[in-house]
Amino acid sequence: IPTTSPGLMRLKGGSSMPTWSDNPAVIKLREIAKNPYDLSAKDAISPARINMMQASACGLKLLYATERVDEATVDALSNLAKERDVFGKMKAMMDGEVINKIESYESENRKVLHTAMRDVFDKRNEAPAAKEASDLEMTELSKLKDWCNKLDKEKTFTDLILIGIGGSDLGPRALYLALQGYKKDNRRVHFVSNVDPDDAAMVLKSIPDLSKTLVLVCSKSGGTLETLTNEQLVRDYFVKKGLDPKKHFACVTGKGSPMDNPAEYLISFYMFDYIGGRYSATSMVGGPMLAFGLGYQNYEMILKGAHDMDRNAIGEKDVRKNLPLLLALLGVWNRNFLGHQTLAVLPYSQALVRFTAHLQQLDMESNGKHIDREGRFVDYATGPIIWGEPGTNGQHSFYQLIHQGTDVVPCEFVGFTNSQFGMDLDVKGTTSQQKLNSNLLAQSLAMAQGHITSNPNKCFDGNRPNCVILGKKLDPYTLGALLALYEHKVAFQGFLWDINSFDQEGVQLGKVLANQFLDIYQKVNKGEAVPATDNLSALVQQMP
Ligand SMILES: O=P(O)(O)OC[C@H]1O[C@](O)(CO)[C@@H](O)[C@@H]1O
Repeated sequence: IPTTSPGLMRLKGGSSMPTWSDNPAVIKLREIAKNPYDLSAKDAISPARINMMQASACGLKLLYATERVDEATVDALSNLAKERDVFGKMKAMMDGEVINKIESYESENRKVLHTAMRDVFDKRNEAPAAKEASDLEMTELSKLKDWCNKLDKEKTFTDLILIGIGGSDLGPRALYLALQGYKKDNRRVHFVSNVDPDDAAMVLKSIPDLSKTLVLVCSKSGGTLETLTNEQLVRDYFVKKGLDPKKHFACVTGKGSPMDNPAEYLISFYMFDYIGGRYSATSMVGGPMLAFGLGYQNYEMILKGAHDMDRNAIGEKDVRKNLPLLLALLGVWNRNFLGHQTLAVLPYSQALVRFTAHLQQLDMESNGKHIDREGRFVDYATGPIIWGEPGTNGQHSFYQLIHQGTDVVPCEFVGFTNSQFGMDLDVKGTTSQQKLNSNLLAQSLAMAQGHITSNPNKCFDGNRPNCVILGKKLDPYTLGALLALYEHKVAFQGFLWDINSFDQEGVQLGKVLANQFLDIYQKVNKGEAVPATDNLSALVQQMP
């Protein structure tokens, strides 16, 4: 990682944060990391340890006896959280201070208020942390509720196509797929995100009755190439089928964006500049689609679960009881002190099939950063590579490497006592759900304790850190809590690393170059000559 760059001049001296290496807790943790807790030692994982190393909030339990930590490690991590002022920074975020910025450099300069989108439950005994933002969201929520009532009464629409990409697709799609057990009868939601024309084509071909189909175009900026292109493609398809897009198209966008043109849409919902795309699932980006497919009450329960987890994140100062902070600190321990580069998130729930994909954006777009909040290149590791697939399918695919590969992959397992549909059968004395959960627990323990034999081919070193997140059932409330757990884990890690987790400059260069390639394609389409001497034209000409 570069620590200096000619392109990066510090304009302002003096940092409010000690450098990472000067933090007493970092020094202490480096010392502990020379000889970390050995999970593979005899009796290293005991019932007492399992009972002690766990925390619960909002119906979720975090078991971390299988992480390479002892109480002294957790104490040192707790000190790190204090020294890096994570609660001060979380409060600043929830109160609506401008924290999405890089000091003295051009940056987004915005508040970060996704928590205000669900701070709508307390009957105003306790004022919401950012009242203005919560009040604006209340207006959108009541508009949404009225719209849902109207749709329920009129029964005109059975299908909805959501067009969006990145945060305007991944989070909402992951939540919708996660709650299929709560879907409204005779309602279906479809998703078009990729600018690959086959994505839209396949969805359009699968729609049973286009005349009963809503299209919800979702873009905060109202200017994303993929979304605008797909909107046009789908509009064109409606027209070709003799349908008036104005009677079918609705939108979610930022106030004042190029898409904020109510005359073009049946209805327009709004999100705000202080809602980052990857944090927007509980704003109107998720709202209309989820309320259409699952019902407004279920959408409200998602918000409630997320809000309760927000309370745990800001209100619980004991790290051993604060789920997001504990998960964040365990991640930092694995990343910065044990040196692990990736993190696998492995849900033992088919419903969470796209949840890890959402977490990839949430975590990697937030914390894949190489400068701190004052513009200095960091000399410590930041966000890990996130990946994963649901178990047990993953077990029959990549778990070989997780158990015996030369890289250690910390894992976070997620599982539930009960299935969503309850359609289960006792085969050979156990249900399928119990078989699923036996596998989850077995993988966690196998990774941690390993198994040594005289045959090296059958040896498991163990000592592979992991933790387990458990809930009773994946219902709307629990899913909201799980979503917010990860949102705050990512934010806390950003606060610990003192980076800005809320911008995404790293995606810009590719977009600029893609537009330059499009100019070349335009010339080719018009039959104009393209220069043979530049890299871009040379690459375009490589397309078979
Ligand atoms: O909602 P929009 O403005 O279309 O943006 C979509 C996505 O594009 C990104 O800016 C990244 O390219 C994401 O952060 C965002 O979620």
